[in-house]
Amino acid sequence: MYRVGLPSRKTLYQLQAERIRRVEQLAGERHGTRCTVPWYVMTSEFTLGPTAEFFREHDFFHLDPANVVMFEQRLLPAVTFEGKVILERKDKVAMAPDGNGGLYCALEDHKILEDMERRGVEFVHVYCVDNILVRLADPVFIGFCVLQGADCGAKVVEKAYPEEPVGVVCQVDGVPQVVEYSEISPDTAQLRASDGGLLYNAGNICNHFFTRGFLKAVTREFEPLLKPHVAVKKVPYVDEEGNLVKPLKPNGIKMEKFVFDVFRFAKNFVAFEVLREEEFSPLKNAEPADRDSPRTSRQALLTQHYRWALQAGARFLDAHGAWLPELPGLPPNGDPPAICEISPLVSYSGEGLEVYLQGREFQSPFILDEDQARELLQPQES
Ligand SMILES: CC(=O)N[C@H]1[C@@H](OP(=O)(O)O)O[C@H](CO)[C@@H](O)[C@@H]1O
Repeated sequence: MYRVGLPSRKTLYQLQAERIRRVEQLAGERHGTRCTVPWYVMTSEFTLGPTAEFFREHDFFHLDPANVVMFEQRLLPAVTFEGKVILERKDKVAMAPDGNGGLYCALEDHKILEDMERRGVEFVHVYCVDNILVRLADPVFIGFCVLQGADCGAKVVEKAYPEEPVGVVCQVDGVPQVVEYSEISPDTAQLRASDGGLLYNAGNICNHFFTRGFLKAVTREFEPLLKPHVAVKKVPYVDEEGNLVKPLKPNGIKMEKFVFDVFRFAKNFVAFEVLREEEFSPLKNAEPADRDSPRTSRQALLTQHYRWALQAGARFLDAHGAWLPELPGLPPNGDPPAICEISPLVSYSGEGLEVYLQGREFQSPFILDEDQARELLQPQES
């Protein structure tokens, strides 16, 4: 629901909804038939109401509401270091969502796999909502996993630096796993391979592939084997006089299951490496953080779109009519030389832009939405 300050003022959910619409359209064109990608949104008790309201207010971003299914994950009690429950009010135990691995109980609780079966869904793409560049239902990733006969897969990017807060996809005693950033020792995270790169460099971007059959086996058989991870947190509580206390230091433990802890049950697990600048820029911190903030995610998206536009043959002019830098001159971080935002309804991953942009000059800021795209297809006045 968050806006990162794009010229179009789109939220992360809107970008995601539009990517689904575009991928449905591309699939429809390819197969000559109407294609639907149902969207399942897992929320917690705290976020279900506001999320559903937000989608309704925005008319489900023109998706068919019947194809957007929201369901709630469970909560677990927060406990003190001694394992006692914490009271959030005199009459209420403090509870917290059960982590993204709560997915599997929630699938069972809300009969989501049965819903998928009814719709004929065989393959599932699971992702974290915070990544502005996420390619929902990415045909390349899904196609790769299907062709490999995988039951479970993960997209990875090369880890940027040893302390980066991403899990690493690896094998532990020959079994595929993710070792989370909160659980890897600093020494292990620093280890180098013979080529000088990080030994554990496959960064998890929380983009997973599962077959419905695998998810069924997980919900039936493996879920009870998932062990909760503990996170030490500040949990507000009522003291003996009944006053609400907001602790300054961590005073309790929240228990969370991790979505990737099912990888070890896969019969055929695959990892798929992608380019960070094309697919990963998570929003985790408020301004003015240096990393993973609204600013850095906005810059990642706009730099990507600037790159796509140049690759499609566009050129950009500054306010004085001078040409702005081309691809090799692009800085890796920071603002792109010109603002160019391309609607996901026009292009999902950079495809099909030449018809609009080839050999043309644009002034910043430039927004290529569906209206602008139609206009660019009109015959030019000479
Ligand atoms: C339990 C879980 O899925 N953790 C993921 C998830 O971390 P969070 O800090 O929970 O957002 O997203 C990261 C990528 O943004 C990924 O590297 C990490 O492994």
